[in-house]
Amino acid sequence: LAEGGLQSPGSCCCLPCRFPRLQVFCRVRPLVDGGLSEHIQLSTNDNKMLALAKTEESHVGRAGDTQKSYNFSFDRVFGPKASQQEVFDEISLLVQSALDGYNVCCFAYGQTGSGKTFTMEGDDTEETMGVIPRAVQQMFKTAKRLEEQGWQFTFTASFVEIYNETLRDLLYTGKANKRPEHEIRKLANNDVTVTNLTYQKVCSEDQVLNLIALAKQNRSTAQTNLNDRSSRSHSVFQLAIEGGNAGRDINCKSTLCLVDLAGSERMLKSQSQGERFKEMTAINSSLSNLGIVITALANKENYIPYRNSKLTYLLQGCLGGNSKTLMFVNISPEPDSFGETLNSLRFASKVSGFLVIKLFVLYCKTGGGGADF
Ligand SMILES: Nc1ncnc2c1ncn2[C@@H]1O[C@H](COP(=O)(O)OP(=O)(O)OP(=O)(O)O)[C@@H](O)[C@H]1O
Repeated sequence: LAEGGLQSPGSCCCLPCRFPRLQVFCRVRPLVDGGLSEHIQLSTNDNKMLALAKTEESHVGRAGDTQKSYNFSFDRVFGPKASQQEVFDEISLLVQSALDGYNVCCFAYGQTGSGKTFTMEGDDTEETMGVIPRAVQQMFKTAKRLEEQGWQFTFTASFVEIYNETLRDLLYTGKANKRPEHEIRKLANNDVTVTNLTYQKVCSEDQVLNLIALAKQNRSTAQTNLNDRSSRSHSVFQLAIEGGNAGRDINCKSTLCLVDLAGSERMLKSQSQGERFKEMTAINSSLSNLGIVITALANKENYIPYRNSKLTYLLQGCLGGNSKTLMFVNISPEPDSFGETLNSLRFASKVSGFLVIKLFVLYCKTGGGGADF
């Protein structure tokens, strides 16, 4: 599209080589006073590198202290000063490829309070709005432009929360005591659908912004002082796109999927007990299954365990086959988050590492050129 022409699904000549199937971006949240802790070191001339440094105390006095540094490399690293616009600029072409018929999935992964919701939803102003409203804005703008070339698009939005492996419709407007239950179903044509879920046809940016506000409200009513539920649930916004160009006899169908994952902190730190233990078990299991699914897809394994968690089952259509995936790993800069930050960066590197290995194998197989992932 950037080159000015829409292609039928999968036939675009420029996008597949420009975007690998999986990209990982790291975003560092600013400290409350706006700065950055010393233990997170960003390179001034390489926006793909980040190091986490720690001084390990010596048992024989301060003179023997050692600096331990953990180096990471991602497709892009955003420092604490990166604006919402700068972040979106880096993913806008990927988002746009959903109009080309590619399924696109974008996750925010990280510990509670690391900036996942800020990245995905953001705040209400033009400057602070996040990936979801910006993506939708771009979709409608581009679809409008393409109307001049004979394209007609329909958009259908849904917004679902997964809490303790149970689905909840975030666009529900009925009585609280009449909330229906939901099941994920795979249809004969391989589409994944959710029973009793609100699928809302949308044709303007404002309509979607209203749905996002409704989802926020639905989420906060389920939350009590004792239960900061949004941190412990995944929220999945999906925009199903159907496009057609009667003059050229082309149709395409795809889904843009934007996911704010539950906080990734480990079980030990939160000293979980009772309900909290159940929540943490569900989160850890679905996040690790997400890693397993992404890895299995990158390795082109025959069996992909989508059904091991509600999250991957729901996202099945957006993760496999003709799809492009981007993961944000959001990290907190506070020194006491060091352990969780290291953990998040290791998870993200592991996920992206398989891509690097695969690219290297392809590179070797093709004699060092022409590998198109
Ligand atoms: N890049 C940023 N610039 C300015 N403020 C930010 C940024 N990232 C996050 N914040 C602020 O930090 C706080 C925590 O961020 P946020 O709620 O997005 O975290 P989270 O990872 O979604 O947490 P949870 O898992 O609880 O949902 C919020 O007040 C948010 O506005």
